[in-house]
Parts: sequence; structure tokens; C-alpha cells
Amino acid sequence: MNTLVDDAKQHGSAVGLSVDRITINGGKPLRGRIELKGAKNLVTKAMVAAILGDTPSVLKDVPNISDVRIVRGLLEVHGVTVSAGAEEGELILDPSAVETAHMADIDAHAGSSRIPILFCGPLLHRLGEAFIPDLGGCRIGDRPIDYHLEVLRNFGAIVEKLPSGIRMSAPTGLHGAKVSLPYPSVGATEQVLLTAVLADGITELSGAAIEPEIMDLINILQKMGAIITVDTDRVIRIEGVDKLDGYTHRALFDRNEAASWAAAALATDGDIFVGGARQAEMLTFLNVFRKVGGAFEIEEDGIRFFHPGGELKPVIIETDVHPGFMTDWQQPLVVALTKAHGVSIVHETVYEQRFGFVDALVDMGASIDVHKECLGAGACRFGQRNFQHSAVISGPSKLSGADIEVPDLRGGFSHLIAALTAEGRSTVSNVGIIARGYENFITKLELLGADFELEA
Ligand SMILES: CC(=O)N[C@H]1[C@@H](OP(=O)(O)OP(=O)(O)OC[C@H]2O[C@@H](n3ccc(=O)[nH]c3=O)[C@H](O)[C@@H]2O)O[C@H](CO)[C@@H](O)[C@@H]1O
Ligand SMILES: C=C(OP(=O)(O)O)C(=O)O
Repeated sequence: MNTLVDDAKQHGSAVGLSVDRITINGGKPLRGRIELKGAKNLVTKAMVAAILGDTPSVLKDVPNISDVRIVRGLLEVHGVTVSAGAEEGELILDPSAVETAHMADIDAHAGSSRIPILFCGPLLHRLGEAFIPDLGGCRIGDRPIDYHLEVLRNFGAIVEKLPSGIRMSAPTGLHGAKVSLPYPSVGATEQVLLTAVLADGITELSGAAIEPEIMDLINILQKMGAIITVDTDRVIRIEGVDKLDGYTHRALFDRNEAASWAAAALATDGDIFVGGARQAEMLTFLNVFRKVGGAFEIEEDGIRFFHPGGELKPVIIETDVHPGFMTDWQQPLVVALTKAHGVSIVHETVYEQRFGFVDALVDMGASIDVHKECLGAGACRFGQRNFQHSAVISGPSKLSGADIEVPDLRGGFSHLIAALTAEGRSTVSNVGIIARGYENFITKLELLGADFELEA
């Protein structure tokens, strides 16, 4: 079987989604209210952090998405007992049996998520060794792990690459280090945090990523007993401690999901109240949303995103690390930009191959050209390197229904939006991939009044 189809089925079935395809009758505005839970990009890391505690942790607002299921499976293989708490979306993670678990089944869970790499530090602290199977995640570029491995070597880990994955050991323990990242990688920053908190001595990380999800992970680690200082200019200092306890924490809301539904409201001429969304973590998105012609109202319990009428306007966006315009926001927004009057440019500077999803939009009638030149304010790491990383979107275009296949998580959500705005019927297949990061997206579409049928 084709791996993409296989992946889509696995992700879908992990959350009880038994359909592969949705047939959508487009042209109906999405209207109504949906509720967010915790961020995929925080919750999965918070689950790993529980391994570091001497006592159980309680994580609230955990979404029912397949990446959470995968991390849960990995934790259980490592001896962490994971059970449901009293409230919906609450997980209790008890790491007391990690030392006695055996690691024979580990590659049963390989290949579906990028999180296994973050088990290294916690397992090295608890067991003195770790084995990391091949990593999954969205195919949006090469996604190397060189920064992670270099960071772990700096802490004193011995890294051995095997055909089946990577084996690590720390025969003399892990020691605080001065670490500098060549690019503010989210994952590598988390690697440093999860390793440094129990390492012997002080760690100074420069070139750190400072995404809100990382700040929330720091909140969690501090609750556990860690000492972490966030300085100006992307410097984070961690004073290693001897032991950490479990935590109780309500996860930060999923700002990527919020931005996706906001884009859906705009593209479909709709009006969606996204319960749980907050302004502070979405400032950059909200500015762009307003410049395109979208409107929003910030309430205590969420944000209402709507199309206020009138023409949408083109924008020039450059994706970037926080506090820039997040790379995971561009795909859903590009669909709305196909309706803007004029030429928009999206310069993708975080991942080198994140425009695979536009082919389907072009088949549906969008006018989008992708270029290898840097068409943003400045050159990025991908300039002069043959990566098609700048998109020029000329609008407005009328999209027509088509048969389209979901290529990755955010590209998949943008395909759903495209089908919802298009004239006529579209069939979107491999929708299981969307379950990696969007909880109950089918139910939410129903709540918002979308006209669709599910196909097995
Ligand atoms: C599960 C999770 O939280 N995923 C998010 C995380 O991914 P992830 O943590 O994988 O992304 P990174 O921030 O690490 O990647 C950013 C850039 O650094 C490069 N790089 C990274 C590590 C490394 O060892 N070597 C290297 O070259 C990557 O190829 C990429 O070009 O941040 C991305 C950027 O905000 C988001 O799009 C993802 O949704
Ligand atoms: C790229 C993404 O996730 P991951 O890093 O898990 O593949 C995403 O959330 O859009």
C-alpha cells in the first residue's frame, strides 16, 4: 500500500475515524461555535516531560488526536501508566515503573510522529540508555535531527546510528553544557530543556526557539521543580536539579487549530467563534487576518473570526519562527488568499518543501505559482538552493469542486477549506492525516453547518 494512504488510515483509526474520504458540497459559509483543547505541539511534549518526575503528572485539555495516541503508546512501552482523569481530556501519567519496563517493542510505534526524539534526555536520565526508532511527522522538507544529536553529545551522550534507529547511552551521566543552535529549532530547544533540567550543572542555550508552546513547557518544568531563566535575545539558562516531581497543568490552547478555523471562516464568508483561543499567542496572525480583510472580536472565552463583507485584500507574508508568522498558519490562509483581489506572496522560510498542497488548489482553479527564489523581505536558508519555497497567489479565483488528496496535516486542512469554498462537489481523500492535529474535525464541520458525506 502507498505509505501516505497507509499513514492516513493509521491516524484516522487511532482516533476512531473509520472514513478515508469526505465528499463536500461547497459554497456554504461555516457558521457557529467550536471549542479548542490543548496544543498538539505542547501536549505531546508535556506527556514526555512526565517521565522526568518522581511522582505522577496530571495534564488537562489533552485533545483526542492521533499524535497524542502515538505518544501515549510510546510512553506505555516505556513503563508509564497512562489513565483518564476525572474531567474530559484529562490524563494521569504515572512514570513509577519506567526503570522496570523492557524496551523490546519500541519500533512497533516507529514512523508516525516526531516526538520519539524527545524521549532521549528523559530516558538517558532514568535508564542511562535510549533507543529512538525512525521518526515520522509531516513530509514538508528533509527534517534532519542533526541539532538534536549535537545537543545530546554536548551533554555527554554517546550516539550510535543503527539501521533501525539511533541508540544512545550516557555512561557517566549527563552534564550541563553551553549550547548554541544554528537556527531556533522548536524541537531542539525542547530537547535541551528536557535534558538540561536533570543534568549535572548549568546549561546555557543560545539561539533558542521561544514559541508559546515552549514557554508552556517551561511552565510545566518549573512546576516540576526545574530552575529555568529565559533571557533576552533567545538565551535560556537552566540550573540542573537532583529530582523533579510530577505536575498538574492545563495545556495551552492550540493556536494552530485556531488559525485554521479562522482561515476557514474567512474563505467561506463565514463566522466562527473559536472557544479557548486567546489574543496574546495569536498577535501576529490577527494582524495578518485583519490586513487580508478578516474581522475578529476578542472575548474572554475565545475569539470570533468572521468575514465582515467587502473584498479581501492581498498580503505579503514571510513565515518565521516566533514571534513571526508561524509556518503552520500559511496553508489554510493561502486558500483565503485565492479570493483576495490582487497578488499575494508567501515566502516560506521555515520548511523548504511546504507548498506541495497548492497543486490541488491550482487544479481547482486557483492561480498560484511557486518559485525557488526568496520573494520575501530578505534571503532565507533556502535561497539559491532549488527549493520551491515562495508562492505567488493571484486572485480572486473561483474554485471548482475536484477530487483531491491530503498530502500532510496543514495542507490537508487547507484542502478541506478549499472544498468548502469551491463551487460544486469535491472529494477529499486521506482525511485521516488531519486527525494528527485536529480533534473531532468531522463533528466540528457538522456543527458549523458544512454540507458533506463521509465515505469509507
Ligand atoms: C510537533 C511540533 O511541535 N511540530 C512543530 C515544530 O516542528 P519541529 O520541532 O520539527 O521544527 P523545528 O523548529 O525543529 O524545525 C525548524 C527548521 O529547523 C530545521 N532543523 C531542525 C532540527 C534539526 O536537528 N536540524 C534542522 O535543520 C528543520 O529542518 C526546519 O527547517 O516546529 C515547527 C516550526 O515551528 C512547526 O511547523 C511544527 O508544527
Ligand atoms: C508540521 C507539523 O507537525 P509535525 O512537526 O508534528 O509534523 C504541523 O503541526 O503542522
